[in-house]
Amino acid sequence: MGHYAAVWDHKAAIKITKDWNGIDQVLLRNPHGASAKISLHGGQVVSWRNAQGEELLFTSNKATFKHPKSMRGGIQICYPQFGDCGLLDQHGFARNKIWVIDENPPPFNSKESLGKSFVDLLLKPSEEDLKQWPYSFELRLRVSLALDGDLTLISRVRNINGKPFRFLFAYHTYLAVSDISEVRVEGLETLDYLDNLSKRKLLTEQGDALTFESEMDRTYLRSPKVVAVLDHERKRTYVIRKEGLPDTVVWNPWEKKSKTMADFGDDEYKSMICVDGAAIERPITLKPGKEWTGKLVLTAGKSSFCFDQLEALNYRAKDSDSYLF
Ligand SMILES: O=P(O)(O)OC[C@H]1O[C@H](O)[C@H](O)[C@@H](O)[C@@H]1O
Repeated sequence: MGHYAAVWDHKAAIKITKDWNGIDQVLLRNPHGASAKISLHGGQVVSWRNAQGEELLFTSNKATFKHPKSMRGGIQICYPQFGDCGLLDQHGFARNKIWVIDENPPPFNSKESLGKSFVDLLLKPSEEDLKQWPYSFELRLRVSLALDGDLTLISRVRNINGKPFRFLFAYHTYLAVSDISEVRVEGLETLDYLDNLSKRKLLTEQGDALTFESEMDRTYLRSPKVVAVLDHERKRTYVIRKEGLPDTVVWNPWEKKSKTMADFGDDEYKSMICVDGAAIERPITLKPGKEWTGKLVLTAGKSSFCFDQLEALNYRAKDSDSYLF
């Protein structure tokens, strides 16, 4: 425990292990027993546990851990495309690539790493990738675990290309829940959304919190910085905070679609919900030499959370770019 004391030595709090394919994965720990595991395959967070050792992210029992296919669950990085709106494979190539660890990460803003164990992963296009998507970039993902167990993901995309390029981005986040019928998502009331089940038709959410009784696949537009997922049965609330990511995708495949997915159990739709901080409706345009940042902070706590608290968090986050991080 000594190395957690006065000055946080982030290198001492991380450990590199291998997955089934011999690909490195990084284990982050905090002194209270919380942990997170990030795979170099896809830069995917494959596990996030609280101090009690409970897994907070969903992973399918039928997930395949076979490179280059991404694993069903955790937090996937969707870049530079989301879904099938583009010429690339579904959700872009970042989730299928092998990333590398940056052994000497830049300091950035001290709030990002102070008191946290963190790792920086990098993705740069290979010659082969450039044939598919001819824009040179560097994608840096910093994943950090705070003393209170919060998990933060910060992605920076830098244009090292001679001309501007456009991209979409999402943190495709599979949260573990006890029973989807007992889950409520708060913060998306009255927003416009694209219904991905009806050719991205533009619709408007009603006044009530979101509940689930059938397949859902929606992109909520210009959503607030803070959204909450309440799991009544487990008495747990996830708070999702985001910056630089205007949209929120909510997905549950429900029964019929689950049966069509080879790497997903028939009943597993009951124990997951995807709520993704994303930039989808308006592609990000990045000029040469410029950098874009998209941040996500996940908190998992006891269900004492109420709508007024969410309102207050959003009110405070509204005019401040640095409030959340
Ligand atoms: O099966 P995948 O390619 O991982 O995609 C899983 C899901 O991701 C997102 O939630 C999309 O909105 C859905 O349309 C898609 O079905």
